[in-house]
Amino acid sequence: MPLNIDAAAPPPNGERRPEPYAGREHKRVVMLAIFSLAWISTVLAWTLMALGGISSPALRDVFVANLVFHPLMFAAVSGRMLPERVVEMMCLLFATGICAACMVLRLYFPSYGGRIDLEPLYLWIPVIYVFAFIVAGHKSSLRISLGIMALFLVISLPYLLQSPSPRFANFTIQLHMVSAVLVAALYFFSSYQQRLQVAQLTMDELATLSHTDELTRLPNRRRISQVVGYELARFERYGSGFALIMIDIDHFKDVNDRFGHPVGDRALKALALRARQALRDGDTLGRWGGEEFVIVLPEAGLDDALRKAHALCAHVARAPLIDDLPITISCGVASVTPADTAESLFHRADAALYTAKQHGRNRAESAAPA
Ligand SMILES: Nc1nc2c(ncn2[C@@H]2O[C@H](COP(=O)(O)OP(=O)(O)OP(=O)(O)O)[C@@H](O)[C@H]2O)c(=O)[nH]1
Repeated sequence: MPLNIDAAAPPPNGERRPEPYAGREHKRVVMLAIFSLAWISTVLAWTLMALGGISSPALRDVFVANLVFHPLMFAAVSGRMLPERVVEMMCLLFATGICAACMVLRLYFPSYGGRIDLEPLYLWIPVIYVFAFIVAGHKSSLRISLGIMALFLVISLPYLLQSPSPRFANFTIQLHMVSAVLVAALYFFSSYQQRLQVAQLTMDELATLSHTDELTRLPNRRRISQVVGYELARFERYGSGFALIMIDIDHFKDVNDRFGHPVGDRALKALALRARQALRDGDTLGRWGGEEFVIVLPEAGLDDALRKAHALCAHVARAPLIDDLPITISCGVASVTPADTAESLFHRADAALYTAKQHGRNRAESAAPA
């Protein structure tokens, strides 16, 4: 079978996996920075207003609420007292509460604003919807946003029904309309993004499936071919050699004939596990097809690989793979030379495997370099 060689594909064992908690730690740091900044800007704003001799009971209440809330959240995040999700929801609730309170004060108790008009605080309302879509899931964020919109509508409705100032009534109505359009836009954007994520996941799954052997979950023939292509490219460029071990289970037909295919399948899975245990992290073990396996050993010479193959034969033969079934393997070893293509390398490993079978099985043989 022609080899599917993709020299650009990195070997599965050489990939750097992302640190599982790195993203969460980064998020925590960002949250702590935001709470600190929010607290500092509140103190600054209050100081500037005090220096300017501006007093507003409503703003003072907002400042006090901010001065208490942000350190509390800072402590909760830094001490890991609450899950981040709960903290995010509390922030959303807090922002909504502040905006709702300002709306009530502006509409029904305008004098409480003092010399400050609370109207600009309305500008924070769209931010709440954006925040809801950032912190909540696609569907819940729509429900939360609709709930917040309904709350603001209920607050402003009595005001709009009493013949209010036309300018401010117009402003309030426009605000609700902009909110509705913003929520719709955010919803469509997040559903589009979600569809993209699902498509990406499906593509990732398909890529994994196309490189994985269904029975043993090992890299399949296609993946092994890619890895060998990658190692050949490395050998050509940097001169870093590698070796192959081809493995074949001895008399596997007898196992199937005597105990049935399901037992044969279990033996294949057990062999995959046992062989994997005997390898280094950088080595790639894959199923080449049927009862044949291949190991790619980066940076290994012929002698190293042959030693490894002998050890592997002994490791498999030491104890039954499944039940009381004694199973042995034979190995053929070849290491890369400058004259090699993937085909010639596999061919030599296969020839060495044939020799091992000829010499009585449960053994390893190496092929002379090309
Ligand atoms: N259970 C099971 N058997 C498989 C699978 N793939 C291949 N086989 C069997 O593996 C056996 C291979 O037999 P042969 O090629 O004759 O070799 P062997 O009996 O192992 O003999 P030697 O290789 O000469 O030691 C056949 O019986 C195949 O049916 C599989 O996925 N599951």
